Amino acid sequence: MITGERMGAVDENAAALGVARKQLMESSGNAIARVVREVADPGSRILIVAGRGNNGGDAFVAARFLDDYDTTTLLLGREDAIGTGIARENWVVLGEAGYDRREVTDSRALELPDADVVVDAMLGTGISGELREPAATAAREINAADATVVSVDVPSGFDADEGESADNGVEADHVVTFHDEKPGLAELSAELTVADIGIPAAAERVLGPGDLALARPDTREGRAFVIGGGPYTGAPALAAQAALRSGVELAFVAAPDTVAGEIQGYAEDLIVQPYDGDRLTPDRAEELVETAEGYDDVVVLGPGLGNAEETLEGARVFLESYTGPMVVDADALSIVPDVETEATLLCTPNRAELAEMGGPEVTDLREATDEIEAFADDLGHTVLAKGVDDVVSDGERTRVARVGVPGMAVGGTGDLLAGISAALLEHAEPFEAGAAAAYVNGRAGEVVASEQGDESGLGIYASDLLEEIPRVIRGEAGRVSGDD
Ligand SMILES: NC(=O)C1=CN([C@@H]2O[C@H](COP(=O)(O)OP(=O)(O)OC[C@H]3O[C@@H](n4cnc5c(N)ncnc54)[C@H](O)[C@@H]3O)[C@@H](O)[C@H]2O)[C@@H](O)CC1
Ligand SMILES: [K+]
Repeated sequence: MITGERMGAVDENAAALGVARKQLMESSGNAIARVVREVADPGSRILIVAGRGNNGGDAFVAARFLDDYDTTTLLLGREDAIGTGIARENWVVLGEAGYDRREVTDSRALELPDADVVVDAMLGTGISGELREPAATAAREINAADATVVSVDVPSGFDADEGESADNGVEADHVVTFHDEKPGLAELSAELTVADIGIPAAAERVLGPGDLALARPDTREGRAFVIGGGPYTGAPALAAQAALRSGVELAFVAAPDTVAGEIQGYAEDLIVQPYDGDRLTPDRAEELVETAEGYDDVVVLGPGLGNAEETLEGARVFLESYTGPMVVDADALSIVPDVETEATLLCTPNRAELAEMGGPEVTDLREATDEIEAFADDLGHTVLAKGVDDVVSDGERTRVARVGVPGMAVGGTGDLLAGISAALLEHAEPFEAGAAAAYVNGRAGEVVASEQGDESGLGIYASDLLEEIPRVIRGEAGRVSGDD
């Protein structure tokens, strides 16, 4: 089962892996033609009614696979109104190669030629609202015609995510959908074919630019609240700066007053909020919950906190009473398995922390994806396990990041990941945010390594990555992971 939004992401990942959208369109058109052959007697009349998007483009391809029938292709609109380059190219081919193709430019004059089979390719997943003209008139005529109706991807007017049809939508006898079943299609009485169009499994499983698109911030928004520092000072500073570079408006660091000045000294862009003492304690944690809840912050709990008993007790107090979204990292992770929390957690353990939490003990996370999925399921929270290859799972879905360079084993890259994750949690659920953050962090490492002239990145600093994060998030440094 796949939603329209996720389908777009998988499609983008496939393109980054080298399977261009036009190739997928060719497979889709082929699949449509196969179903038409199943329902059409030899020599029968086939009418393709196409819209101006890629749904129509799929059907232009189908026309080429149906030359042995009496096939006519109608475009609802003019050639120059076709919305995408690949659909237009496939329309132009039909003209160049002498197929029977016609533009319908006046819906009042729309009269469908008689046909035995109608291919409904007016609207696919790009639909919004009731059908507008000329599609509305065409749908009425298709529904009134005495022909078998084969719909491309979805019946035109049908919202396959919600399972709802526009009042004036097409009534299909057959639906040929692509790659995977869509949530709403089961509601229909039409016969359903799910066609494999050659999207590589890695486009679903391995993180790519499509996964980033599902969590990409479109506005600068939100506040990150990093609770960290005490024995260490660099970690909270890196996490908070990474959150700022990933789109939050403000990044706060709540830290013991013994180290607050030092943390502020690293970066004037951070708002450091000192509290009394030299480490986090349960009393302080209670106050911090109030602050975080009051401002709807996304919290990062853990960077540089250390593992003093009092501090871990403070982390427990925080987790027990905070109810918002948060990233849990570093020493605070050890508390998560035995705490009841209403907070929405994204846990970011390294391999050692994962094992300590009760997860699998492995050197190669990629070989433990099933165990990590089962562990996330038991834990009841999303887990982003970081290693050479990162693995993210919410207990039902699991993806692998194959971006990054060996030099990212340097200290601090995990703190960046926590900060990026926090910023993306402003825009997406933990699974999508964690997946996108792993991709962004790895890509930033690749870009820095390449700029420094050493592809393995053996001399990079975690802080070198900060400046690259915005460009990676915007997608200007896009490259799918796993294409090597
Ligand atoms: N991975 C993918 O996403 C793939 C998608 N493919 C095809 O691409 C389709 C989606 O293509 P597009 O995004 O171009 O969108 P569509 O082809 O579904 O429709 C877009 C067009 O419909 C118009 N429109 C929107 N709402 C309307 C309404 N209520 N009344 C009348 N016109 C309306 C828009 O202005 C636009 O011109 C899929 O359904 C599928 O058939 C395939 O080529 C295979 C791969
Ligand atoms: K359709």
